[in-house]
Amino acid sequence: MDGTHRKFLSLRWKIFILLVVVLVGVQGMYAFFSLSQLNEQFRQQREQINESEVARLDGSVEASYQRLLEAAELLPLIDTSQEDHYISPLARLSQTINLKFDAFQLTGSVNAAYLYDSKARMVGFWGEKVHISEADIQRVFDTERPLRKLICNSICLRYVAIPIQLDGKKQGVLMVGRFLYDVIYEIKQQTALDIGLVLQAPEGAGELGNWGLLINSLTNRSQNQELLEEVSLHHRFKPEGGSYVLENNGHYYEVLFSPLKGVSEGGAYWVILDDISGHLLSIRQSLMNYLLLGVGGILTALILLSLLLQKPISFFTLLAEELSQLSSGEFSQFRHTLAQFRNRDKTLGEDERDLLVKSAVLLSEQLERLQDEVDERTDSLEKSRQALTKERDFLFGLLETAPLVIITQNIKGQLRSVNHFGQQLMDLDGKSLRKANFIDSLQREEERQEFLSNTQRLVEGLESEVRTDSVLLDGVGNRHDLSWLHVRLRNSQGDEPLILSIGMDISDRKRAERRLQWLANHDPLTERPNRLFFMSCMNDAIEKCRGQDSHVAVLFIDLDRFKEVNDSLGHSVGDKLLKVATRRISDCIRDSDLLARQGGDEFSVLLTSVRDLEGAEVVASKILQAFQQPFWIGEYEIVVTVSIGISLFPDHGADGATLIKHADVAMFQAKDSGKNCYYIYDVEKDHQRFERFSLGADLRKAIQNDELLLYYQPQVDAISNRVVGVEALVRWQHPTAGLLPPDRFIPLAEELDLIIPLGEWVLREACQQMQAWIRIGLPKMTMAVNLAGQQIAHERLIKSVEEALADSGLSADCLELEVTENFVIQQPEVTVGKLTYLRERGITLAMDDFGTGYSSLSYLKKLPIDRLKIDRSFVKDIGVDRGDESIIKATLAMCHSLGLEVVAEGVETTEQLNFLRENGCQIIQGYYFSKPLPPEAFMDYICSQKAQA
Ligand SMILES: Nc1nc2c(ncn2[C@@H]2O[C@H](COP(=O)(O)O[C@H]3[C@@H](O)[C@H](n4cnc5c(=O)[nH]c(N)nc54)O[C@@H]3COP(=O)(O)O)[C@@H](O)[C@H]2O)c(=O)[nH]1
Repeated sequence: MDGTHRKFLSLRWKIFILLVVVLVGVQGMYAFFSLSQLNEQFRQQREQINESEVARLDGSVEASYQRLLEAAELLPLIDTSQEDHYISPLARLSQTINLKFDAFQLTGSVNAAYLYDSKARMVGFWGEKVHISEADIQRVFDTERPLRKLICNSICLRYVAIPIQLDGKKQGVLMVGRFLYDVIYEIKQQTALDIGLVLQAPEGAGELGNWGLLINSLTNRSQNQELLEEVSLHHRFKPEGGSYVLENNGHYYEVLFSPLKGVSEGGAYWVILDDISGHLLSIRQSLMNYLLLGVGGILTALILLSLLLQKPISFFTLLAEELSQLSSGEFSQFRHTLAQFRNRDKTLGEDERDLLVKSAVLLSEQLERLQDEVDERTDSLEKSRQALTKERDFLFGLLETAPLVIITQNIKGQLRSVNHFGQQLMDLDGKSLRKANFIDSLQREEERQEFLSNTQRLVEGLESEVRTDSVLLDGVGNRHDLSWLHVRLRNSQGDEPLILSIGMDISDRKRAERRLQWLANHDPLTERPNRLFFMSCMNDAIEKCRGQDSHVAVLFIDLDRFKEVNDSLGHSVGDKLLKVATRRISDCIRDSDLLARQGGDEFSVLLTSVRDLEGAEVVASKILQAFQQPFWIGEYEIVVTVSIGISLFPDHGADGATLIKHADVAMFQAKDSGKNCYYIYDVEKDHQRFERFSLGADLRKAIQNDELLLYYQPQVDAISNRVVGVEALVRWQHPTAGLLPPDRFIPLAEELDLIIPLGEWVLREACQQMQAWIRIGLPKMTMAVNLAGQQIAHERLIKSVEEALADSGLSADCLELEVTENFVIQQPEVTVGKLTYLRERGITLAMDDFGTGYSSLSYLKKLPIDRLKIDRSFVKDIGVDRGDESIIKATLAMCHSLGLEVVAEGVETTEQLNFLRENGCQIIQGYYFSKPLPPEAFMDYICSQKAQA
């Protein structure tokens, strides 16, 4: 629909109008042709009539010549003066003509007569005088052949000239002439037509002014002259003659002008006037009849057609209305409606309407199928569109939000598009984007050349993708490391080849890489070079002075008691201490020297500019001195000294690794020598150290290899001598060194952080052994297990004790835990809570090595302990050192007052035993009763004791 309102004109009316037009047209044409035919017939008829009339006139003229000839021949014969022989024959003839001419004229047979002699001289003339050529007369005389002529000058005269023979002799020529009136009257009488003769008049003399004609004669002149004048007024003169029709007083006349034939001089026309009104009326009447018949026919045809088309048109109208249902998709309704058309009467058989109904039904079914398909496809298209929209939005969102620079550019680097992230990074806006060139963002000329060569290769298809890295400075000058992927964009032939470049900002990664690279060579805490870097620098320095008389010294520095600081004050304090310590060391060396952190609390210094060992010693002394001052880390005042090992190239090693190893060994030697000092590498001590190191390595495997053993030393009641307890003491059955006592490996285990697994093994083993003994009937006693300081501090203490009891099934009151005096008193905040819990759990707690540390008797009452073990060093002096005896006595007295049991360890002699018994010591442990025994031996011991009892 074009939206313009169109006037509706029903098919019925269209057919009606068409039929009317066609029928009227046909009828009109028929009438036109009929009229034309009638006119033509009339014209032909008129032509025939006119021709016959003119022919009749011409025939009459021709016939009149014969009569003139007869008259001319007759005249000489009528000689009325034959007796007068004195006058010439011609004169006699002339007299005769004189006498008779009037009679001739009256009869109308001659209107003029001329007589000529032999010389063509006119002898006499009668009637109208017209000019006759002398030559013609002479020729008639000479040739003796008659001459006839028609001349129309001021009047039309036909004449005949004949030679005359008088008295037997050729005497002259006689001419007789006559006007044409007789012809006109003769024909008029025959035909009842009005006839006239008009002459070509001299210039300006015509009656028919416009035509220059003069009416010579005309029948019914009073009426007809007017007609001729009207013709000459309204029509053009045709010299060849013609007919004209004019209307006068309700009558139609045809006026024919036909040239008079045979005129020798001048010109004349026949005029024939005929009233043709009747003929024309008849033609009109015929035409009217045609038209009336036609109109009647048309009306009849229209009525019949209307009746005939009534039903089909109603059918089409209805069908047309119903077809609109198709457009609104009411296909079923449409078919239902069409069913009524099918059911109409078909006595006359089916016709086009049935075909139309069938076609419409088929069409509706096809349309319905098409509609269904269209709906289906529309649905699917809508889904596809939505999916595409989603995908497009996703891609667009991705392009715009992804932290990627996504640009398109031509092979010269001229940018065609840049996503939002890229615009921000490259500091571009809509304006500058059009002028921007990717190449300008590249920092180095080589990068630019490489880019151009790469794009060329991409365009030529030599590469499918190219990856490059570049550095980009953004609008504020920040550096961005970008990793680019360049691919060629597929485009239509003839389009400008474009490159899609996707740049990922890998600044963070690059930073991380740089950081990692830095970290590979540096210690992040102190920001000093690490072991690796140190080693590399050291090797370089060694290479430099190799073969020359110069030295390179290495100082290996370890903070003394740093571990304690770390464990007691926490790692954050430890870290700060390391930083400050780094600065202190750094202040003691030159810029040309190198300070590195080896790890933990170990540092190394490379001295490249020392002349000899003394130079290195000077630096070491300075460092030692620097650490004499306490450190203030927050609120803590910490005293940390250092132990320094020194090695010298080439004296103590030919390469960096050896030098550092030997400096490390020397540092341990310094530690072993009491710390807070430096030590120059000593081969001898190194060997001892190596052994120790080797033992440490073996100890790591000892627990897994089941090389540890427990020996058991009885604890005996001082009064009853009954075994009331047993202490588990660990031994190591070393594969090559034999059975090693704990003093050989417990400190090493503490140092190598192996004391936790070792202590847990002892705890488990002791509990299981005790439970086993109880099961086989040994008397109930406590199993004492030593806890190292690190074990007490360790978070797993409670759990491991609970597990040992649970796994073994040992009752808590059969377990005694010995804790060292020093550790408990130094770190009460770490120990007291745990110990209180264990004690409340029913476990006996004993304080070991009492008297060796900073024992504060007053402090004892605050600690959750049940027993106190007097150290062997006091016991051994009983009977030797009164002082120690006093201490033992005081300790016993105090323990009694605090309700603590006292165990004296290391009792070897009777004197010692008695002293202790006398002073109230409840439990005795020592070689006096038994050395620590393997489990079987201990059982034997118990059994033998039982037997004795
Ligand atoms: N953390 C742990 N420490 C343990 C463990 N096992 C032992 N130790 C500690 O090792 C130190 C040495 O022990 P050891 O060589 O076993 O010596 C013990 C006894 O053999 C010894 N002793 C006992 N009576 C006498 C004696 O009359 N004379 C003499 N010369 N020595 C004697 O004393 C040690 C027991 O001391 P104590 O533990 O203080 O009761 C030692 O300090 C053990 O603590 C372990 O498993 N874990």
